[in-house]
Amino acid sequence: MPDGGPAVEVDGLTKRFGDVEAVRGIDFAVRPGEIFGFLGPNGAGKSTTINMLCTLLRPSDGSARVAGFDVVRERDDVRRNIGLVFQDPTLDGYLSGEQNLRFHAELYGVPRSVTADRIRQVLEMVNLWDRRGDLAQTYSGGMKRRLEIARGLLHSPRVLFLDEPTVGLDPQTRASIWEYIRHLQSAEEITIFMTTHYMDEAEYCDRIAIIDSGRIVALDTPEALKAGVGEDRIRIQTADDETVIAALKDRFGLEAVVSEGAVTFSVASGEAFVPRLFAELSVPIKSVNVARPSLDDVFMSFTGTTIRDAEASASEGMRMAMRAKGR
Ligand SMILES: Nc1ncnc2c1ncn2[C@@H]1O[C@H](COP(=O)(O)OP(=O)(O)OP(=O)(O)O)[C@@H](O)[C@H]1O
Repeated sequence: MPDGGPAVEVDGLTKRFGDVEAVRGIDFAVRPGEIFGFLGPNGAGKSTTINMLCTLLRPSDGSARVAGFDVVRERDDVRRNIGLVFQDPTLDGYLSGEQNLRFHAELYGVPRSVTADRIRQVLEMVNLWDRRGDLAQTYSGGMKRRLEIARGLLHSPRVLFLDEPTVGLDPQTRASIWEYIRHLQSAEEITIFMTTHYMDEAEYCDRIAIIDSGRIVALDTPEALKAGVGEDRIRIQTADDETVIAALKDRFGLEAVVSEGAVTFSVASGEAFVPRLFAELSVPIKSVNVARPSLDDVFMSFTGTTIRDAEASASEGMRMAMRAKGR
């Protein structure tokens, strides 16, 4: 990677699968040493982007450089300089943790003279040194993911790609995986490019790009994105959502939607607004919640939906397509 150059540089990157334009001309650059997150609902184009950056998929258009190398013209150089941890585990269950790493070291041409030390180093980093002799199939879900992270680091990559590194893990294990990721950033001077659809995880990233339907709709630090929303979010559960939405529009000029079972809208100062609203409404209120902007609100302000609603409608669409196919 040229000194001071970006760790990942993407320019007009596009991927089409037949009629589906999964990634629609995206641009961004990741600085060396950054934890950069790609946040978006299922189907937004996150995996397709990561697969192009890792040279597993050829872009339809545009270009990308990883660790200074072009993902199409310099594939082998890119591959030597990246580590991968994907959603689906690819460990060999019949090998021990240590054997899995040894196998990978050979595959990546890690010099024999340093292999043993390096294996010890990465296994200690993810707290698996004591369990190195056990078969990988006897590891818990969190241990397997930690072993995969260790494996992804073995050949000292410049950029580590993590595709949904904590998906399917319990909150405690997710937190501990994150501890390792943050530790890595300082210990290995590595750039981390990760995808997630967990809002709380995106908060750990130095910067995040929000991707929706193949386009980057926002890119900044989590703090700056939240500050950009500015307004508080109010959620009200009522006996008659339609009347409340109409009242908000007529009397206060506010646009509200029903999201995740509550009438949801944004105002500049929530605490001051709620008493005024209550004085005006004749509809019974079951609950009210006022919250400072979160990444959820950022997502909503750029896409008009919450990430969970977007995923629910994506899976509903898929169910309908499956049903139609089955007919
Ligand atoms: N090999 C393929 N052939 C056809 N369409 C594809 C292919 N891979 C992905 N797509 C489509 O491209 C779009 C983006 O998919 P992608 O997997 O990149 O999304 P994602 O954001 O990573 O979601 P997830 O978190 O569910 O993996 C989707 O509409 C998907 O159906």
